[in-house]
Amino acid sequence: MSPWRSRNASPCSTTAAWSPREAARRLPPIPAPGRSISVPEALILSDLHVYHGEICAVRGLDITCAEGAVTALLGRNGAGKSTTLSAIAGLLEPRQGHIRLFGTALEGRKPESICKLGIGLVPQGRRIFPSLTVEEHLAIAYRPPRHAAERVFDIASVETLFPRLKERRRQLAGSMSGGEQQMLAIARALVTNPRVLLLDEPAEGLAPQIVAEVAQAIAALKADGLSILLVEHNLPLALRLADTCVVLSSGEVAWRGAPNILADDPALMAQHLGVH
Ligand SMILES: Nc1ncnc2c1ncn2[C@@H]1O[C@H](COP(=O)(O)OP(=O)(O)OP(=O)(O)O)[C@@H](O)[C@H]1O
Repeated sequence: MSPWRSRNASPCSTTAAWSPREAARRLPPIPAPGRSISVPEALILSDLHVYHGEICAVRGLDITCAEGAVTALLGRNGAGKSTTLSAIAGLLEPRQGHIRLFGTALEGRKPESICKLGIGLVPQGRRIFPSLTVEEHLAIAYRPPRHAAERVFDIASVETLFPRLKERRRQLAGSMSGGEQQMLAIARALVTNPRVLLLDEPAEGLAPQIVAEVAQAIAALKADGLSILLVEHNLPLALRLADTCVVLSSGEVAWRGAPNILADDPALMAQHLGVH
């Protein structure tokens, strides 16, 4: 049995059709005040400022992602979500602020070094290589875990997570469907054996059945204890998967808290997420 399945992996049902309120109703209750459980921090962004040229896309972000939790980064188009993920992965250099992965500073490092330290990015738009097969993508990306005690994602385990990839092992990625390409993009990030997985809109442009398959895989990864920072416009899906939500507006944190509290605040959802 694959190590990532060794702990309480539980499938999640289709969420695409749920309203935010329905999604929140199905979430487990949050702990009562004074009974919150302290969880170690996997990723900390502090006072993060990121620019595109002279455009300030992210200003003064303070975000903490707990270990083993799903943190959902939400906000309207242009709020700064993808910019934040790019900065964590080293694709953009922050102009100011700090990024710590289990205490190790990431800012100023190259993407390869950040990947080696344990950040796995599934970029928006998947960015697979059309002329490479599934197995070539996975073989090139594979990195063994840093410590013997860590969970192991290898080609066999990601094929268990996404059986379609096993069936299409020798298929050119460019000839696969959008959903299969998304599964490949997630699998490619997983075989780098990340300590924190960054998912940028994994449900974008996918049919409801494929969204359900991707959601089930993310839920299984979460159940196995992987730390995940999720950017997702499919709000019912994000609220179903998230332990904590951070809402961005114009590059700043506008709100943070539990998904069921966000779902129960129509004014907040209308103001920052355009949900009416
Ligand atoms: N390559 C770029 N050059 C200049 N400005 C950019 C670039 N990429 C993003 N921006 C700007 O940075 C801001 C944040 O963009 P970003 O893509 O991070 O937002 P987002 O929240 O991920 O949006 P979406 O939900 O549409 O993906 C926007 O104002 C955007 O126009």
